[in-house]
Amino acid sequence: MLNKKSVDDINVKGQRVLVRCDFNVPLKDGKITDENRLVAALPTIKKLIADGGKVILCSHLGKPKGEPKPELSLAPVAKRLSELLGQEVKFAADPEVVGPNAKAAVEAMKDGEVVLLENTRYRAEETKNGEAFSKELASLADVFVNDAFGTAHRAHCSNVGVTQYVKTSVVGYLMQKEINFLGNAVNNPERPFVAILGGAKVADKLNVIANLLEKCDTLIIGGGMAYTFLKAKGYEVGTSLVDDEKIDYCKEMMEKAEKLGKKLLLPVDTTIAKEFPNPIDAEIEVSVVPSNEIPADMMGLDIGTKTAELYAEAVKSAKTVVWNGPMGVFENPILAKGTIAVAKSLAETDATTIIGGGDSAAAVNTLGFGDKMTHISTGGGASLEFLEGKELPGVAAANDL
Ligand SMILES: Nc1ncnc2c1ncn2[C@@H]1O[C@H](COP(=O)(O)OP(=O)(O)OP(=O)(O)O)[C@@H](O)[C@H]1O
Ligand SMILES: O=C(O)[C@H](O)COP(=O)(O)O
Repeated sequence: MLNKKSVDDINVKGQRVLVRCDFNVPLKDGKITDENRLVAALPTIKKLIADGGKVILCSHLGKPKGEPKPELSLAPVAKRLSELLGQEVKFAADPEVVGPNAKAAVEAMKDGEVVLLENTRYRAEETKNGEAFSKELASLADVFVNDAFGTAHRAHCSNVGVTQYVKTSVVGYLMQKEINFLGNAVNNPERPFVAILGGAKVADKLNVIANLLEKCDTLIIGGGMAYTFLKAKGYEVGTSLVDDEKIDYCKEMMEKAEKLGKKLLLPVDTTIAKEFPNPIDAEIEVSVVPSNEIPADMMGLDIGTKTAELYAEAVKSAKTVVWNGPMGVFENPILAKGTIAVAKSLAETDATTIIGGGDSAAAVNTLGFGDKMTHISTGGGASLEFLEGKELPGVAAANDL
C-alpha cells in the first residue's frame, strides 16, 4: 500500500484544487492518437467534481523548451477531455500558463467546474523546479493533487515544487493504482515471478536488470539487448546491436543469476537479416538460426521461433509477470512475431500481468491484447525507474498518511 494521503482522504467542496495529470499524449495533425492517459485520469477528476471542487487541471505536453509552441498547446486535450467527461473542460489559453487569462478563468469558476491550464513546459522554470513558477501554480489552489504517474520520475514545478507552497498535497487514483500494481508485483509477488526485459540497449536498463534479478524467479531477455548477453557468453553475433562496454556487466549479471539460483533465459535462436529494415516496415528477407550461429554479416532483429515457444512456456507457469520492452523490431510485421508470441502468452495466462509502459504498452495495445492484461502502466520512464527500485520524486512529495 502506498503510504501517501490520497483524494479519498479529502473533500474539496468549494475549494480550488490543482490537479497535475500526465496529458503528454501523442498528437498527429492536432489529433490525439492514443488517449489512454486521458481515460486513466478520469476517475480522480470525477471524484473531485462530485465533491464540488473547482478543478484546475495542468500537465506538460512534449518538450517546448520553455516557450509557447502552438503545436504543443493542450487545447486539443481540453476538447477531448470535455467529450470523455461529458462536461465542459474550459481551456485557459495563456502563454504564461499562470498569466492574466488563467487567473481570470480560475477566478470565474463555480463549484464542480473544470479548467485546464496551458502546457506547463511553456515556462522555462518548469523543468528546473524553480521557486517562482512553483509559487504561481500554488497561488491558484487550496489543495494539490498529483495524479501524473507518467511524470513522477521528474522533479518539476508542477509536480514537486508546487507541493512546498500548498497546505495539502495528495495523490490521485491513477498514481495509487500504478504504484500499488507495480509495487506489489515487484516487492510482494505471487510466485513464480517472471520478468521479461527487451528493447534496444542494455545500457538503458542496467539498474532494472540488476534489481529485477534480485526480486524475480526467472528473468527473460529479448530484443536488441540480448546480443550483448550472447556476446558475453562468447557467441559470434554478427552485426547485431552490441554494447561492447557492457559485456562485462552482462557477464556479472549471468554470474549473479547463478549465485542467486535465478533462471536467466536468453534467446536460443534468432531471426536474422542482412540489414536493419529501412523504412522500418520495409519487406525484408529473414531466416532463423541458432543464437550461436549468427553469420558475421547478419544481424539479429527478433527472437527465433524456438525461443518464442520457450519464453511462452516460462510465462505459462508464472503467477506474476512484468514485461518491459519488445522482443524484436516489432514495428515491422515480419519482425514482430517474437513480441506477438510473448504478448499472446501473457494474454492467455491467469497470472497477474503488468506491462511497464512505453513501447511495450504500445505494442500490446496495437496487437489487440490490451484488455487481456491485468495492468498496463501509463508511465514509460516512470515505470522503468520504479522497476529500478528508485524513489519517484513526484510520489515522495505528497503528504504522508
Ligand atoms: N534486435 C533488435 N535490434 C535493434 N533494435 C531492436 C531490436 N529489438 C528491438 N529493437 C528496437 O527497440 C526499440 C525499443 O527499445 P527501447 O529500449 O526504446 O524499449 P523501451 O522503449 O525502453 O521499451 P519500453 O518503452 O516498453 O520501456 C524498438 O523500437 C525496437 O524496434
Ligand atoms: O511520456 C513520458 O514519459 C512522461 O510524460 C514524461 O515526459 P518527459 O520524458 O518529456 O519528461
